[in-house]
Amino acid sequence: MTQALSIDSLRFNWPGQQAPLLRIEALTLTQGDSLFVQGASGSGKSTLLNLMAGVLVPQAGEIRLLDQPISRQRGKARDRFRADHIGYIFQQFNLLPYLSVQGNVMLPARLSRLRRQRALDQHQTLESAAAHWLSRLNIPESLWSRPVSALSVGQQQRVASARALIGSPELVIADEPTSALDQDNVDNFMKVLTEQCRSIGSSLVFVSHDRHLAAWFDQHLTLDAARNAEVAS
Ligand SMILES: Nc1ncnc2c1ncn2[C@@H]1O[C@H](COP(=O)(O)OP(=O)(O)OP(=O)(O)O)[C@@H](O)[C@H]1O
Repeated sequence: MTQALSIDSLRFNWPGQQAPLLRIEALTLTQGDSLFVQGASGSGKSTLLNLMAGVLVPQAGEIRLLDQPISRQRGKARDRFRADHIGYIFQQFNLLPYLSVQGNVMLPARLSRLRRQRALDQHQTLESAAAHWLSRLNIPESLWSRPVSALSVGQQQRVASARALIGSPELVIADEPTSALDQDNVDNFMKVLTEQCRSIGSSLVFVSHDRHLAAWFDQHLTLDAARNAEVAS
């Protein structure tokens, strides 16, 4: 069976750090399963996501996505692989203010030929693919042509999720996406995001310092800067 993600003997430190910030001996995530990464501020959660996405390169060890060694790919090949296979939900959403809600959601399908083709195979046009995901994420149609700045924080978070899901990437990575939401919105958001990832067979890697969210996930990884990383379960 394809592994969405595997990590082997990973070591990473930022310049000037004596001991590795991250030390992960072994971790595998089967395609379709979900992983919750928790840890205190400064424990290396965002650093680990950047390693998984191939934005950072480890000093030692290997990270494989879909059985490809992203940690050893270089330049354009790595950028293309990331655009094709990873949907990323940023903590601050990173929506483009000069694009409409629908324009933001279509963006990954404009940047990746593979995701464009998958979206077109399923929905005929990119507009209807974006409409599909916006409906699934409970964004009313009256908002689809509005600028993203006209939306509430919770709505923007769901637009960012629709953008991550368009073109059905194999891996969705979410960096503290609930930190700006109140408790009711957190529960709704977790339900919708995990259901939608499951509906397209995507693996979800989700970072949060809120350990109450762990119950939504198949696997858990706890980062502890003092003792490096540990697989909790
Ligand atoms: N660009 C950088 N250059 C040098 N050191 C960095 C850099 N980014 C992060 N670090 C170091 O790595 C440590 C881990 O940072 P990281 O952002 O990965 O933690 P985090 O667990 O995501 O924290 P938070 O929950 O506060 O977002 C930080 O304490 C910092 O010292």
